[in-house]
Amino acid sequence: MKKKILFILHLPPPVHGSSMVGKYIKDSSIINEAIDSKYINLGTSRSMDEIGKNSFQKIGLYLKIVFQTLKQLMFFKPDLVYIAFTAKGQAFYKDSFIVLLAKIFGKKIVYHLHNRSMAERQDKWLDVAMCKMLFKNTDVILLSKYLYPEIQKYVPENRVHYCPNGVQPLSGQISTRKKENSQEVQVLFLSNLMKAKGVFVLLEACKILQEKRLLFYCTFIGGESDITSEMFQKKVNELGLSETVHYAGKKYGAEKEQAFSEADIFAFPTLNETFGLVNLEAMQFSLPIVSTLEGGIPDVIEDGKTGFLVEKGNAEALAEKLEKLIIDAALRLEFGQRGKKRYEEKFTLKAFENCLIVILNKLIK
Ligand SMILES: CC(=O)N[C@H]1[C@@H](OP(=O)(O)OP(=O)(O)OC[C@H]2O[C@@H](n3ccc(=O)[nH]c3=O)[C@H](O)[C@@H]2O)O[C@H](CO)[C@@H](O)[C@@H]1O
Ligand SMILES: O=P([O-])([O-])O[C@@H]1[C@@H](O)[C@H](O)[C@@H](O)[C@H](O)[C@@H]1O
Repeated sequence: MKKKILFILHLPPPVHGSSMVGKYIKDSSIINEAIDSKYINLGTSRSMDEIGKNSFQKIGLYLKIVFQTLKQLMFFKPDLVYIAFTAKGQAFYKDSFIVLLAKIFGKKIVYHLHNRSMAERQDKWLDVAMCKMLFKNTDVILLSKYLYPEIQKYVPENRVHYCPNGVQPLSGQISTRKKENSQEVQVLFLSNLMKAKGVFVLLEACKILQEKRLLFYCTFIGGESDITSEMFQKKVNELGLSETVHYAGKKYGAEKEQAFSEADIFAFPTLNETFGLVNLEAMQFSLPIVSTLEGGIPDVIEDGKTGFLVEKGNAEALAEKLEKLIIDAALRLEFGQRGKKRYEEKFTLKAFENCLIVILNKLIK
């Protein structure tokens, strides 16, 4: 008889990294053929701008999640409870209660951590006490070895399992890249529009590049979050960047692929990250990347080989590396081709599914 896992994870909408990985797991034939699985959507926000805000609708959805969890714990009787736990903000308390239910039922628990928020929980004694309780006798799946120090205090190394993310293959709808004749180098930022993704740092870098009279254009794509389109435009106007920078809204599916295919450089100057699916998506399109030395990103991007990694928050360093790529088409091509090869070797969806199933099988054995 197949072993049973209750997956409590995020599912789109909204589209963000944790919900994309949740969808990949829910749709995985490798996982669902090997395991008797049930899925509960842990998300209570239905759009990016609802995240972190309270509403009656969210309370209703949360009560539904609590009820569904209790029902599955009582009747499905899983061998393992998998939870895409968020330690960020209020979500920490919301998710902790779900974990508590699984603990009351004596279930084996594995956390899949998509955010780095443990550090912000270390000043309050209540949070520290809760972390001790939550992580006691549990296993943890991390996206990179660079993230272990955050939970080292609570989880011994033998209970940590590493599984890098992967991304789905391209749809094949988008034909090859054009713009061989274009002189203007296209820089793309694609991620939800958040301060923590380094949006304003990239704008500062664009200002430096514009002052150097480099021929480039920077397109920002992503759902409005703690930065709205009005805030973005205000900053663009303040910096005098309206001829060089444009916010194109959020884009999914073929439209997103089209945007990647039209870009020459991918810029992702994030200030807080565990992994960054968007870097993998850029690698699928053979784009050279400028990103930051943050979280698991150095596992993904080889500094000086498939892209450049700069100190986070440093607009000058970001501009310097972007300039290197803007002025050197051969370097862009070289980095991009190596990045694509690296994606194919290490970060496909199949590689992710195979890695995760090995971990899950080990835990339910
Ligand atoms: C702050 C943090 O730690 N973030 C993590 C979070 O995802 P987080 O959502 O922050 O970031 P990611 O880049 O991983 O994922 C964003 C996803 O949303 C998609 N998108 C975004 C905007 C848009 O307009 N259209 C669109 O499709 C992107 O293409 C991507 O697939 O969980 C991911 C999965 O483990 C990790 O890789 C991230 O490091
Ligand atoms: O608001 P919500 O959908 O219930 O849950 C949110 C998640 O969808 C998101 O991935 C995470 O970053 C937030 O901190 C919060 O956990």
